[in-house]
Amino acid sequence: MHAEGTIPVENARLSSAATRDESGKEVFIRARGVTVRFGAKTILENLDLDVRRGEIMGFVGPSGTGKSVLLRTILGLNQKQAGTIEVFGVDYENANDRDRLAVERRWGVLFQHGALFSSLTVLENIQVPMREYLRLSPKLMDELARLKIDLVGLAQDAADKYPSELSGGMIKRAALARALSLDPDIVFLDEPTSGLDPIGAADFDELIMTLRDTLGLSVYMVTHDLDSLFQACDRIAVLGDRKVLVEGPLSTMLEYDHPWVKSYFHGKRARTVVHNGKSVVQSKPNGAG
Ligand SMILES: Nc1ncnc2c1ncn2[C@@H]1O[C@H](COP(=O)(O)OP(=O)(O)OP(=O)(O)O)[C@@H](O)[C@H]1O
Repeated sequence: MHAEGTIPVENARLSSAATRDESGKEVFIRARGVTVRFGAKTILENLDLDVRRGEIMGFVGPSGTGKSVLLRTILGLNQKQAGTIEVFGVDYENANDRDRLAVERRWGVLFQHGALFSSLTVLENIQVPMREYLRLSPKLMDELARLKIDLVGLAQDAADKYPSELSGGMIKRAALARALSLDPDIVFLDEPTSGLDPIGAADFDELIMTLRDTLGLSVYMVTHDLDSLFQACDRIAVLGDRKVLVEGPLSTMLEYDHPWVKSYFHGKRARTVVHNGKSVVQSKPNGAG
């Protein structure tokens, strides 16, 4: 679905083949043995992770366990001290300019709090990645940005508004529209529903699921939101003890015997959920585990 003629084809293609798991599924992100330290403090140690094409993967864990650090390390914004991270089969940190560009064209990022440019309108914010990576006429950029506004369920009159004129939910949607600006294969979302009321958060989850289903979008979502984990995520990874403690579908989380995982997924806020429209899981009340 990439707009034709927007970037020289040779610059948009990766030189390496796609990575696949044992079952043949394409793996968009593969981390092996990743260690990240800040000074004497080790945040992540020998961490392994796979995120596959077309799945919504949720990342959860106690505050300060390194969820944002892992996200930033995958994006090349933090240095790691050991290990490898492949994105679309490319070792992004050590890749040549052409492969880095090709990777950047295929991912979109929604940072916590939206992080829109306050001096730009919604339309101009959505066009920032287009200006950076593509060569398009102003008219075509306007048309594409307006398509993204539709895609995320914003009214067209939001196009000319500044972030200060938007509600929290509209800011999240505008930031998502910007993350989708280049028609990415994967979006990284850092706490996308934080600060939204429950209805706004549920609507946002619904939107993410629709994008996965209609565009085949993969989603890497850091969240504390139980509803998002229960309703939107195909798989969940729990970060703890400097690594991925456990990963799998919600049913795996509910069965996993670890104090934090038990208290989180069976705690006071856990409830009867319908996961992915496929199964009904009855969680035990009041931390009964
Ligand atoms: N640039 C940095 N320099 C030094 N320490 C850092 C840096 N970035 C993060 N840290 C530390 O790494 C640890 C993990 O932080 P991180 O923000 O990844 O946690 P988190 O799991 O996302 O937490 P939360 O759920 O509260 O958002 C924290 O102790 C934080 O202080």
